[in-house]
Amino acid sequence: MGVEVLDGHRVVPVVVLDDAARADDLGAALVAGGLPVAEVTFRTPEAASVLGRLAERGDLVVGAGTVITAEQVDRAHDAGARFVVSPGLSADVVRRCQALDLPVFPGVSTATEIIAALDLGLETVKLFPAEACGGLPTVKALSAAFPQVRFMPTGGITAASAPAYLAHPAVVAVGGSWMVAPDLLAAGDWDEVSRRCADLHADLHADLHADLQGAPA
Ligand SMILES: O=C[C@H](O)COP(=O)(O)O
Ligand SMILES: CC(=O)C(=O)O
Repeated sequence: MGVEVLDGHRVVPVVVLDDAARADDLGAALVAGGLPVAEVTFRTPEAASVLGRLAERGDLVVGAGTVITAEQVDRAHDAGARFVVSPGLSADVVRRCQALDLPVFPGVSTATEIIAALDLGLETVKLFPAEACGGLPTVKALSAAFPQVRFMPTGGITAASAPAYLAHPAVVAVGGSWMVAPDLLAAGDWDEVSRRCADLHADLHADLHADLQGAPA
């Protein structure tokens, strides 16, 4: 299984949370906002516990982010991760995920890294850090050379820029933290988390509607 693990959701909230006691509130807010997906980054000591608490709810697709070692893959898998994301491409990480049948989306930002990902049997990669490495023009240039590759751009994407990325046929999803911004999590502003998730649906719907209106009959 690859990107289908996301259950059709095209925006992946990238979560940095250092308090597992808040995981349940966060999960409820994402579900209430209609975006029941979370990439829990392994950037805090509590990451595996946060992931486990979200996964055990059973109403979200939960994966692990910032996974840079095979040992972290094992911890993520044990905690219930259904996918793994990494800021870069580590053959060790990819192979451990493949051994566990865990979809893995490693970060790439160059053609050389895409070739390495293809060599490992992957066809969906993250583009990271998306905005800093050129944004949508970089997606267009890389996908022209690699039409078989699908991208999940992450890094610097906002509610305003997400729809343009998602309109590109090579983009299967985008990742971002704007709806789970650290200040919202620190303040426990779960209503605002839900509102940003729900707004995103409205924006994408409006964008699609505008495309359809403009499309030739
Ligand atoms: O490292 C950051 C994550 O990839 C999410 O990026 P972002 O905070 O720019 O949305
Ligand atoms: C940047 C990101 O998504 C990661 O650290 O895996």
